[in-house]
Amino acid sequence: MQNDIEKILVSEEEIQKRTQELGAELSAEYKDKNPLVVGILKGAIPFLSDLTKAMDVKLEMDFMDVSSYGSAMVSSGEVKILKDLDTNVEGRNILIVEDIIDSGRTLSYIIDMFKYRKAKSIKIVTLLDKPEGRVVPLEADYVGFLVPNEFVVGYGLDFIEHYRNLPYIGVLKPEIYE
Ligand SMILES: O=P(O)(O)OC[C@H]1O[C@H](OP(=O)(O)OP(=O)(O)O)[C@H](O)[C@@H]1O
Ligand code: HPA
Repeated sequence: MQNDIEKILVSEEEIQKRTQELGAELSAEYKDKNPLVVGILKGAIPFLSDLTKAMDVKLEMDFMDVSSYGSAMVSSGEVKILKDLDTNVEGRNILIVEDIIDSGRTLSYIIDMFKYRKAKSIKIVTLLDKPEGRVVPLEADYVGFLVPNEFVVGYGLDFIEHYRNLPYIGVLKPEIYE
């Protein structure tokens, strides 16, 4: 699998260090607020796992699965809920955890839904932000790393369901797409 990687954009060490920093910031922000940490399946799983272990606060976790990517690399523009939360978000402090914000469509849809459901506060933490990919305006409250306008894999991010288990963020060799 590692043979398929052309270059590493964010190393395992960099991810781990930044995750500890974000965890400390979020611990201060959410002290005594009993946040509902919402992971967006499947990509957010590795980041959510490490990030919440770096947060020294009482919190709850729940997960949503939405799909917006019609083919492997092109956003379809349409967001569908595949699995909804089990938790009522009304009056809750919500922290959404994402692996990447690209077009912004996925989170924009989810945020509108949480506002409609009367969440008390909604914040976003994303491991990666790809600002050049934006189609709808959206900013995260906490960002791990900015990435260029390239398709990236690893640490949750997939290409046709593979490479999520890489411990770093990388770019695939061109022949993998052939
Ligand atoms: O800002 P956007 O252009 O909406 O892209 C970001 C979303 O796309 C990916 O999810 P995907 O739908 O591929 O599901 P996955 O996490 O299961 O791979 C990623 O995990 C984000 O949720
Ligand atoms: O660059 C990406 N890689 C993997 N999945 C994604 N979903 C949105 N952008 C990306």
